[in-house]
Amino acid sequence: MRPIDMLSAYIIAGVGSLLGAVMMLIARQAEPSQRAPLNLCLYGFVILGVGLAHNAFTDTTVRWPILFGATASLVGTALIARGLGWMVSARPPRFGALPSVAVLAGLVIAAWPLPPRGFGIVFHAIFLLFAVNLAYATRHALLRPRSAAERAVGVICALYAATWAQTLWYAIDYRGPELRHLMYMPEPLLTVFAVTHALMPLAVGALVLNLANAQLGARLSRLASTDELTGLLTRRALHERAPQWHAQVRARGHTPALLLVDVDHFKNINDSHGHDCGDAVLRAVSGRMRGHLRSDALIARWGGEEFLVLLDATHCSDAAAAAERLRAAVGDAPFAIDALRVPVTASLGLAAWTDDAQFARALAAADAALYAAKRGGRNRVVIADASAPDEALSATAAASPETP
Ligand SMILES: Nc1nc2c(ncn2[C@@H]2O[C@H](COP(=O)(O)OP(=O)(O)OP(=O)(O)O)[C@@H](O)[C@H]2O)c(=O)[nH]1
Repeated sequence: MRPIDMLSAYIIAGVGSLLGAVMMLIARQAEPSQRAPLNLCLYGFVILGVGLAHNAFTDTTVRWPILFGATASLVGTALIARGLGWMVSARPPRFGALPSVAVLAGLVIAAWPLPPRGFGIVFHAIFLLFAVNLAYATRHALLRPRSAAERAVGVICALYAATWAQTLWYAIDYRGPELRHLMYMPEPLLTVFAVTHALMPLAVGALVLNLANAQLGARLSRLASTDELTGLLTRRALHERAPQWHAQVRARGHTPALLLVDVDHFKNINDSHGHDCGDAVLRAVSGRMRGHLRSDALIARWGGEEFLVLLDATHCSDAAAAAERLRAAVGDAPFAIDALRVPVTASLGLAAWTDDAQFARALAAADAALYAAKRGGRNRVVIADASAPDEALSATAAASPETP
């Protein structure tokens, strides 16, 4: 097999970098909310690619082309490391890219008049610094990978840093007069250098795509499971979580209960004060209910002004007490909406959900109980009779006069 030369190494790495830039464009389309960090990576890959291509086709016996190529590669790597770190930590970097570029420029100017060895040491030390920075930004891929592919990315980024440690070592060891000999290294190290530098942009690109994909998935699932107006679970999310929640409550030996809460005469609030006020009331009712429920309760917006609560009760009477607390929380004090004080009450239907498979049956029982609460005068809790959930409903808990 023919050994790889420095020119090929730079060409391979340059092409890899430009492919990395293309991957950033794809990721930007897939997850527009990550535009800012992806842009940093994109500019980084383009600048790195330009630096590497320049290195491939330039005369490396004079200082300024080396300086240009190396500086471009450094700035590129710095931007990629920052963009990647931003995506991994979901926080913008503490300092913008500008201070890094300023520090780099200062170091480059300081290195300019040095003899080849000193010049090489400064440059390769800076490269090593940024390569370690990049490896640090991808450390989770190496230390806590979620897949073999992610581990491969971590290994490649660690190898990338190792190759700069290697070239720094060459620079420290170098005694000759020519700059271009600084990067000379024997086979097979040169092949490892070339392949690692070609793979780094692709590996980082794949990792960023993966991160963008995971963040998009998490955002979609948050959107699908959260009601936009109240921030409570959606009906669909509650359906999905209910079986596991039920199994956990049963495993604790407790009684799972279903509570339907419906705001009374909500149409009147909309008609009297406007739809925006109605929305504000729904938000405030949700907030009050959330504040009066234990954290292990699940609460969803079930319909327009209807909510479903899943209660973990040690006993049926606990569920009834919790339901009464909720009724009082909503109905005992009017809601302050802008300059208005809006009195609100709610009717509640409670049913035990004992049988593992019978969510629909328990829901029907709670619904029937809620209907009875409405019929009975509203602002009250009605408990479905466990012995005959479809028909008979037991006595109600506290009731106060119906709101007008
Ligand atoms: N502001 C606002 N109103 C909503 C929303 N969703 C549903 N509604 C309104 O809620 C009202 C529900 O009215 P009804 O079903 O007649 O119930 P109600 O007036 O509460 O009467 P009872 O339930 O019998 O006490 C309708 O006017 C809907 O337009 C919402 O997201 N925001």
